[in-house]
Amino acid sequence: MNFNRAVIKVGSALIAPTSNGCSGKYALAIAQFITNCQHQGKEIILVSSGGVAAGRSLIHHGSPKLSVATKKAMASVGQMQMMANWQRFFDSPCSQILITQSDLADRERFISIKKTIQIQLANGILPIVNENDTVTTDDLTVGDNDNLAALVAQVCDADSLFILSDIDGVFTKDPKVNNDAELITNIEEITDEIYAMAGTSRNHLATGGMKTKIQAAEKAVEHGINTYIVNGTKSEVFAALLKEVNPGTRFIAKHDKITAKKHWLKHTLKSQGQISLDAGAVNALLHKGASLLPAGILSVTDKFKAGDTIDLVDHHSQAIIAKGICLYNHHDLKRIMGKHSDEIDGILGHDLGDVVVHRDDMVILKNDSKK
Ligand SMILES: Nc1ncnc2c1ncn2[C@@H]1O[C@H](COP(=O)(O)OP(=O)(O)O)[C@@H](O)[C@H]1O
Ligand SMILES: N[C@@H](CCC(=O)OP(=O)(O)O)C(=O)O
Repeated sequence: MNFNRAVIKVGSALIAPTSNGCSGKYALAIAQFITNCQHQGKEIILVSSGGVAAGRSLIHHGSPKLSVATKKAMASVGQMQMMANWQRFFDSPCSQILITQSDLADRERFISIKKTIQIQLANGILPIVNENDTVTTDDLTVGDNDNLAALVAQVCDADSLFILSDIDGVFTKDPKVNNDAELITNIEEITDEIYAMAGTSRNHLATGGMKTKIQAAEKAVEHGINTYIVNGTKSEVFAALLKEVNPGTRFIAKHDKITAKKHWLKHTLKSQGQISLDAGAVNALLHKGASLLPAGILSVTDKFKAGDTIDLVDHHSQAIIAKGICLYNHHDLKRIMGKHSDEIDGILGHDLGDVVVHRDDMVILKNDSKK
């Protein structure tokens, strides 16, 4: 499994194996794996659970069954312990990113998160993401880090998602209570039968068990992201991953990443506005595979937000030549259209980057669609 940018999700049992405070028992080998990947030029984003488990001993609680409010209080204090636990295994800096699934559903926040992670990766920083449990309004069992990791993999255009747990992969039934359970090494289609095999967790500080991992895999493979569920308690698993050997369960991506994203752009997202382009920009997009810069924009119609999908129109023929995700809102775009990218900061007082629509976020429609 050749990968260049991966999201690695680490479950609570690996951070706090005794369910009470953080430990380096498994985190050390995981950190070494991440460092090895980085040395090979691979980019890694870590999604780490463990806040609740790490903070458990610091919040007074009665019965083993914890209320949601108590879990949130534990998550918030445990987050500090969990981050400190990770940082001690890395010479390079780690960043803390606390988000909710609803943040990722909001286009402007989506773009903001994407940019933050992009810049951090370019600076050799390891982004460490966890759900912002304090502000979630759903039960903690709803906001789970498996599904969050699949969304994070989409935000940062990862090609692979590794879900590290305390189990070798997906079994035909829960192996912790069924001796005859068998490991499934490859899953090409996520069917109802696969979901029926996936049970819940026996760890009361974890969320979702195998079911949320299958949900995450389903989301990821649809977006062209190869997904693996592997055992993070075994150091030989990391050696296998580096040798491109599957040590657990592999879910094969449906299409390659770019095709999946462009399919999604073309067929799923509704355009919220239009931008008219000069001949130079049209040529660059159609024949050079370029991203759209502000200099080639002649006019901006309609109101749209940063992160909305827009049509790109050839001013001369009035044909819609492409569709893409616009990184600026209509108001800012009107102010920078026709300008050189160097002027953006001076005009807006902030700079979201040179590019208005990145080529990876654009699908060319081959002049087949009239305005
Ligand atoms: N079909 C299955 N295959 C593997 N594990 C399963 C299955 N059904 C239920 N499980 C349980 O899911 C657990 C992993 O989920 P969970 O405890 O939520 O992990 P994490 O904290 O890593 O997210 C395993 O320890 C296992 O008991
Ligand atoms: N945000 C929670 C994560 C809950 C969760 O998804 O746990 P897990 O099933 O172990 O990945 C925490 O930090 O404890």
